[in-house]
Amino acid sequence: MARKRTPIKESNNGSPHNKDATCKEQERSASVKNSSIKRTSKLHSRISFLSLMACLVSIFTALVCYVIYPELTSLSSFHSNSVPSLRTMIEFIENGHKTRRDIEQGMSEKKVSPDNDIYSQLIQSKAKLLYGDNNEQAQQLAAKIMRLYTQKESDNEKAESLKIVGTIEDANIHPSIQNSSHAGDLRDKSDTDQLSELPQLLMETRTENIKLDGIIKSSDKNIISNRNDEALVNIPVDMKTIYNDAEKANEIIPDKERITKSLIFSSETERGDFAPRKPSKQTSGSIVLNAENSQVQFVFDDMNKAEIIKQTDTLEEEQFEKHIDDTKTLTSWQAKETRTIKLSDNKELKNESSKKAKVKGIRSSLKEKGISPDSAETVDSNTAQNPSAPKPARGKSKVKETATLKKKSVGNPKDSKSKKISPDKQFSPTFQRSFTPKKIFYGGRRIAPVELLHQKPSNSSVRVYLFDDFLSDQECEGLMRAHDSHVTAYTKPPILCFDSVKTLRKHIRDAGKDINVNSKVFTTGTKCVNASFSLQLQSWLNSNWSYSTAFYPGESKFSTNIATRMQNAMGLQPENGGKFQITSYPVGKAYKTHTDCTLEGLDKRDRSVSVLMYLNNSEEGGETQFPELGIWVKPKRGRALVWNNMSPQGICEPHSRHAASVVKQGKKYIMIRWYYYKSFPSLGHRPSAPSLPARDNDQAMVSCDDYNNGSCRWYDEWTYEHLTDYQQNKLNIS
Ligand SMILES: O=C(O)CCC(=O)C(=O)O
Ligand SMILES: [Fe+2]
Repeated sequence: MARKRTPIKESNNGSPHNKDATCKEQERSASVKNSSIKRTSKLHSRISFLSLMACLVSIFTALVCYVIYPELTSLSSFHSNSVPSLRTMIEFIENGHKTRRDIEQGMSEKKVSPDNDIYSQLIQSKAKLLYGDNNEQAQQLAAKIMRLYTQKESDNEKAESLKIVGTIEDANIHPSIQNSSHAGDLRDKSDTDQLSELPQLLMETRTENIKLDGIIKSSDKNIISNRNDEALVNIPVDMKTIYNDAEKANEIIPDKERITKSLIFSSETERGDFAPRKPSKQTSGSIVLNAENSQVQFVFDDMNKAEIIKQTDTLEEEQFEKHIDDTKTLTSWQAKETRTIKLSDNKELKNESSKKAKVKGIRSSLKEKGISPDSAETVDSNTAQNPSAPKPARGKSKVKETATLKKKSVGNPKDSKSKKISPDKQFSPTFQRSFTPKKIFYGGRRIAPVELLHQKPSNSSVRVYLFDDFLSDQECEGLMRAHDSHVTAYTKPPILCFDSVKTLRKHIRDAGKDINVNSKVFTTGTKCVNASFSLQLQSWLNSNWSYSTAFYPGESKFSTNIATRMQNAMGLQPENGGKFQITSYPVGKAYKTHTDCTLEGLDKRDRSVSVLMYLNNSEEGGETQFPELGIWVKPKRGRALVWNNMSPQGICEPHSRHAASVVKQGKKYIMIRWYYYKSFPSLGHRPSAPSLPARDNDQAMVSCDDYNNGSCRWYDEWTYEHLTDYQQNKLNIS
């Protein structure tokens, strides 16, 4: 039996009518199927579109939240219908640190350009978030924030430029310094800002070395307290009683602030003249200016004397910080002031005992080495009679030299018995191998170091640091005036001196002159040309030199004060410091690239560290440049620049080369002090005096260094600084 076919096949083979109906049916069901598929897929695509959108929206929201959230939280605090107060706005902006920092970070990495106006976009979005679109208040707010931001932006630019310049305002270091790591210093800056908000008054009370002209009568004094030989008195400020010159007094009286300033000014005038040159008989004491109630307070050591000097010590940091928060009146400050003075006395006592301890330490160390410090004769005879006796090891120079010094003192049996050895003989050398910058508080100012990073790769040990406000405005003024008065006192044409005939020839060639010179133009035995030739040269050289005058350590209270400041802020030992040299550069003058130490020089008395202090701002030019380090510094009044010229091993570093660029406008004034690697008296002998030509008292000399590595400089003195016997050095007894 044949197998039954499948119905479809059968129907396919059936009548046409039947065939059509089946097809239609089939089509209908297919179309139903299709449309349902289409609907499903449409639904699917809608769903996926929606979920994609939701996804995008949530990503966007997340992003917006990430960027804006910190602000949102702070914004909510002033979400109201009115435009927030300026203060709230500032707080709001301050709270937006994260965003700002991110943007700034982006900017410094050059991912975001300020041209993109990213801030303005950010601000608009903040405003919209607060008030929605098309809202007048939103626009007002945006405008307000924008204004603040612009303001902030300029601060920011300043901060950026601070980074560029090594962080301190307008100290121009090579622009490539941008990414230097001075964020900390910048942050510190806000403390300084805080400081500047302290009442002016407070600053002024920290003034030191104030001298009055002695017109105040003791009968005028209103004694507040009298303790032992000290008296605290209040004196109403009447400048006429302080100044001889009533006219000047009137000129400076007008307001309280100026009173305090004028007082300082007057002291500076005195100081600038370097009192020791005109020995004074003043009594020491202290002075506190209190402009609040227009009174000047004095703490007299001796009630009968009218002239007062106050020696201010560096204020302890702790006290200072405490003081910043202190809202109390000056009276409490005065109390602290007095305490500080007392503390400093104690400090000295402490130093004394630490010195004793040090001596004790050296003595026991000598003992350990088999050297008896008390019977130095043994040391002496041992080494003298037995040349093969062990010598103290190298590198223990301190021990060795102490032993030698003890040995010397044995010559006098009296000395060894009483153990009273004269300071000169006890002196042992000190070395200034490097320097240690440190933040200090002085004269109401916070003086903080900022390292200027090398902008060119070098493996040199040279470090350069800046301290702004190291000198007060008044100090700078006084120093400049004193310098000018010394320069103008030298009325005779200077005698010109050259390091060699070669240098002289080069200067003549530079002047466009064609004359042949030989050693005969020099005054016999000296490096100076004779007076008539000096005169001729002066006009040829067109006085192309800077002017230097000097004062010496121990010469005045001011020199001691400044040396102490350097010791505290830079770790520079006073006994290694030389003279204080004030230099002025008229327009057009410069100083060629040079090192302060002698390259290839082996003399350890060389200049190890230089401290350059700018006494005025530069109008144009006059920057100090370190070409090999890519650093250049703009002169700014009160700013100190410190760097080492020698390595800690005492080798003169070529990378310390520096120059003073041409002064283009205004006059440049600096004060410089060099610290020597090894203090002088330790040598036991002095270098022989240079031969000097005969000269008049008011005749200066111009000294021209090696032509390629130096320039000419005018000096009002003819000695060499190391020929000066520093009292300071003698005092350095270990
Ligand atoms: O004036 C300056 O900037 C640099 C001065 C200097 O280097 C110097 O006197 O040795
Ligand atoms: Fe120099």
